[in-house]
Amino acid sequence: MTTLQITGGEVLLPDLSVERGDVLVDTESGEILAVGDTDEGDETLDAEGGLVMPGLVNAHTHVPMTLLRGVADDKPLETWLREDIWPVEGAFTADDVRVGAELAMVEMIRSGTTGFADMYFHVPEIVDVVEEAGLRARLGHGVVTVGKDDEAAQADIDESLDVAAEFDGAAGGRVSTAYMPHSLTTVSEDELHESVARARELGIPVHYHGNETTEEVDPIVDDRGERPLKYADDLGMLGESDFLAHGVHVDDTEIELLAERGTSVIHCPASNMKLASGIAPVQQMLDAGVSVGLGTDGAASNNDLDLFDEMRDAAMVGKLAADDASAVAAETVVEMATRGGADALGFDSGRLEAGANADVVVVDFDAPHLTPAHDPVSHLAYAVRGSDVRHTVCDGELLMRDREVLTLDEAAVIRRAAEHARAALDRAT
Ligand SMILES: CSC[C@H]1O[C@@H](n2cnc3c(O)ncnc32)[C@H](O)[C@@H]1O
Ligand SMILES: [Zn+2]
Repeated sequence: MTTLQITGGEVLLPDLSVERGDVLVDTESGEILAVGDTDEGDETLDAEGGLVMPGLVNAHTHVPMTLLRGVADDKPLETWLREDIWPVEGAFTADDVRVGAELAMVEMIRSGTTGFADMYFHVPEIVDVVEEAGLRARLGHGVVTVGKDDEAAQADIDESLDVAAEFDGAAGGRVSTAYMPHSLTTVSEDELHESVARARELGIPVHYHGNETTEEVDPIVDDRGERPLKYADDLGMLGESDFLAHGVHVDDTEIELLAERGTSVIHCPASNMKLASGIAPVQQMLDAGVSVGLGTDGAASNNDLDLFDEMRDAAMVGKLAADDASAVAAETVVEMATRGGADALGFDSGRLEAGANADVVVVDFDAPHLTPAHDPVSHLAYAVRGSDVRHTVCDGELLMRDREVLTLDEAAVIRRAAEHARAALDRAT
């Protein structure tokens, strides 16, 4: 056994209290061995002046969309997808996806994210990059069948299920998978019925965009005479391990259903604000017992992958939604970005505790915008930036030390990403 002792800092404990202490990690098994007063490690990682905390979990994103950052701003979802995003994505090669994923993973490692869920295509390339970057991920191929003939639609569904079966457990167990129909309106009822049953046979979760905009919700209500999540429930898409992104336009009956079924909602506040999709009733969902994680969505609707930003947005907009300054408090968003996301994705991480995965980051508190540090949890929610992260560890492996990314060549990734983004846009226009 080889051990790493993260030493000299303050530690964020699972109850969100903060104590001076160390974290001892088994770098081979990738587990936390002890927290607090630990034995010495074979190696040490300096956390002096910093806060040692669980790595953040970005529970809904589309990593290759980093190549589309800033491509089409200031538009609503439907127009944005149909006029701008889907035409360029149609011109993406497998190599573009790889390069966009590399850029996203560099950005996530540099801003303290150690785990994420991703819906996209060319998933084998994304698996490769996760393997190299050292992150933890639940990955899936996003299925869109609207506008496709039967053969193409079936091929898309088969690819999603095949990819999920093939890569579950890849990268030494850091990769897990899910079946990912894009949404309740971009895949037909018959297709969902048949494919969700196949996902259940494989024993994998289902992840989709749900109740994101009124443009998506209203036609379902008009055509079916029932709420979208009642429809999803009838299709077997509200299992305990399932998680849906957004949940903006959910009514009381749907919130109750989510809580009863144990399905998690991934709140994406920046994307919801930027696309003017609406404001999710996060405090209401939490009060009803719904599990909520946090996601950035893709970099084209955010426009970054910094979960500290997302925590701040979630707290701010959550108060507006509830008309209550005590709603979606600092502790709540820190919980959502760590334990909440990890639980939603089925990761044994999001908390610093012996036996949990050693997904750990050190945040530098020695900075003007973090002084004085009366309340570290307040700072995590409202004042810390991704660029304050000093070290990032995932599965016991050091991915970034003193802001140097060790698993990917940051300069080369940035250069390649700029080239691929330009070429993809040129091909699409
Ligand atoms: C078929 S892979 C996933 C697909 O989702 C698109 N996408 C990105 N952001 C959103 C969003 O907020 N709502 C719905 N769909 C979104 C992405 O461009 C890919 O095509
Ligand atoms: Zn999305």
